[in-house]
Amino acid sequence: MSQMPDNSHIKWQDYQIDATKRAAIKGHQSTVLWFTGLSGSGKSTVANALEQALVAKGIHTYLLDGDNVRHGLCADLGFSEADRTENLRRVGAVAGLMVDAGLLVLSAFISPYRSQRELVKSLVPAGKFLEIHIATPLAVCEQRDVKGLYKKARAGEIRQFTGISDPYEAPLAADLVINTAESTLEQSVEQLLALLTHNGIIT
Ligand SMILES: Nc1ncnc2c1ncn2[C@@H]1O[C@H](COP(=O)(O)OS(=O)(=O)O)[C@@H](OP(=O)(O)O)[C@H]1O
Ligand SMILES: Nc1ncnc2c1ncn2[C@@H]1O[C@H](COP(=O)(O)OP(=O)(O)O)[C@@H](O)[C@H]1O
Repeated sequence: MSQMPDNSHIKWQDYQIDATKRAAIKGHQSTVLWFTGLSGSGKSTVANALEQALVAKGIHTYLLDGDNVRHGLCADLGFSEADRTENLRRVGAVAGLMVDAGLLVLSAFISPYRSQRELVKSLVPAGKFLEIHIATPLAVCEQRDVKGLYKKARAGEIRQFTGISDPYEAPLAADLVINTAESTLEQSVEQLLALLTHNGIIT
């Protein structure tokens, strides 16, 4: 990415309608639920099931997904550490806007480095970030090999593949840890709904 320009002369513009007023209309709080974990760990499957449960309760949601974002907003980025950081910086900025808009945002990105997840957290309004570690073991993810990518990574056809030839730094203090080799999808959704209720996001 080219160097950031000096935008220090640009000021923030204040508006009368804020996140609190939008939350009052919607009847629920906004937040980011940040799913992190290896490819095939179950981020998309769990987020998809949770979103359906939330929408059935009348919650306004949006699901940001790594594969999908990389077709548009981040189509110019690959999987080097710098490109992954830029991918997540853009997603973090978008998620922050969506939280301000009053949405309950579900985000499914590998986000392999702790520093990258800290960056995302810093881009979201304070207190509006819950980290969910989908901690399914690598051996299970590789056995599933949903997209055939692990086979390609082992064969050296995909470079810098997370868990095989690139690092994954597990969260040290996630708000919730789910191992989809041990929890059913229904149990995972129940745990997540309980977390959201406990944090006063939904009732
Ligand atoms: N080298 C390499 N490493 C990891 N993953 C790879 C790679 N190349 C392609 N893919 C596919 O891209 C999806 C991960 O994209 P993300 O945007 O979530 O990655 S990151 O957060 O920027 O690290 C990931 O999707 P999920 O399987 O849903 O996690 C893969 O399908
Ligand atoms: N208990 C479970 N919870 C979630 N996914 C599961 C579970 N058991 C098996 N799976 C399967 O694991 C795979 C996870 O893939 P996916 O959700 O695409 O992972 P990711 O988004 O992390 O790459 C899916 O094929 C899903 O059907």
